[in-house]
Parts: sequence; structure tokens; C-alpha cells
Amino acid sequence: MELVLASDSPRRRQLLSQLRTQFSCKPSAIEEQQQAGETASDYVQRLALDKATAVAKQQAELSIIIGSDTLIDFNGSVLEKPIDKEHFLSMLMRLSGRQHKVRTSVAVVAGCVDGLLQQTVTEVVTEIDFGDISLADAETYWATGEPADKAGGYAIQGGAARFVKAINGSYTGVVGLPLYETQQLLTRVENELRSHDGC
Ligand SMILES: Cc1cn([C@H]2C[C@H](O)[C@@H](COP(=O)(O)OP(=O)(O)OP(=O)(O)O)O2)c(=O)[nH]c1=O
Repeated sequence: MELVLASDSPRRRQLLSQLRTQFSCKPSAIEEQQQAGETASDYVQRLALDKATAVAKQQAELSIIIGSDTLIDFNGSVLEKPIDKEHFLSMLMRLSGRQHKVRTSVAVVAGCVDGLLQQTVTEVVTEIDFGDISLADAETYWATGEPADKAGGYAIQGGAARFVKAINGSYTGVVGLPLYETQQLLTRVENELRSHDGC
């Protein structure tokens, strides 16, 4: 059965390759817009599920699809990718010297164009303490190009490692795909599918 990562994130592809050798990547084109009254937790789980189900509905044959989403929760405010340098600087300065949460949700769905057989989703929350970041540090970091496509404008696996004083949670979750939880969901869905041979 085909395994599909509903993503065009190179980080997620690399992380999933630590669990599985055979899978394809198909980005979803879902709109990322928090709804009025939607909590950060509800929002990140909805996006992971929407990404996975959107790709599942395009599959001709029964497949297993993984969708994931990552966002920063700063005292209840959602921070996503920076839209420009000013936006990035304001986000990083808010995070400087404070604690925030990184919320990553992973959904594992089984289905195809004819329907969905399984839908599972979980959320992993990681607390990150940043040390003090000067405006000059932040500007230098922006110039590397790394922050532009990362939630909160930083990559713990890259240059932003120097800002991280403490982490409590899942490192792979912060990078974009929590591997322990992904493996748990994959195993559960695969076991439940054993009796099915079509969609
Ligand atoms: C906080 C943090 C986020 N990120 C990345 C993970 C995600 O790729 C990105 C958050 O954006 P997402 O919208 O979750 O994902 P994406 O648009 O990159 O990929 P896709 O929707 O196709 O799966 O930020 C890091 O790489 N390192 C970090 O330390």
C-alpha cells in the first residue's frame, strides 16, 4: 500500500525517512487560516487533518497519508511563517527572553478517492525557552534566509539553535514531524487496515 507524505517540506521528508524508506510526497493546497474562536490546538490539528484528507481524496488506490502542521503558540497567539523582515523581527523580539510553545500536529489517514477508512490525529506540544536576542542578532539571522519558511521565523535545527536555552518536549516535533507519535499512529492505522484490500 502506498504511503504518502502530504507535504512539500524538506524537513518533514527527511524526518519521515528516519521511519520509512518507501514513500512519496504530495503537497496539499489547503488554505491556512485560523477561524474566529478556534484555539491554537484546534487549529493545528485541523490543518494536519485537512492536509492528509485533501491528498487522500486524490489517491486512486487505498493509501496511507500523513499530514502535519507546526505553529508557535505565544501565550495563546498563533505565530506562523513571517511574511517579511519586519514581521519576522517583531515575532523574534516577542519570543526573546521568554517561553513559548511549539505545537505540531500529525494526522494519519487511510483512504482514496472513494472515501476515507481511517482518520487519526494527535498533537505534540513542546516548551521552548529562548535567551535574550538582540535586534542585531535577529537581523543577522534574517539575512541567512533560513527564517522565511519556518513557523515563528526560526529553525531549531539550524542557526536558531543558539537562541534555545531549554527545550521540554519533542525535538522532532519542533522540526516538523514528531517521530515517536507518527510511528504510533502509523502502526495503529496499518494494524486496523490489515483486513481491507480495497477502498
Ligand atoms: C519552529 C520550527 C519550524 N520549522 C518548520 C516546520 C514546518 O516545515 C514549518 C511550519 O510550516 P507548516 O505550515 O507547518 O508546513 P510547511 O508549509 O513547511 O509544509 P507542508 O504544509 O507542505 O507540510 O516550519 C522548522 O523547520 N524548525 C523549527 O524550529
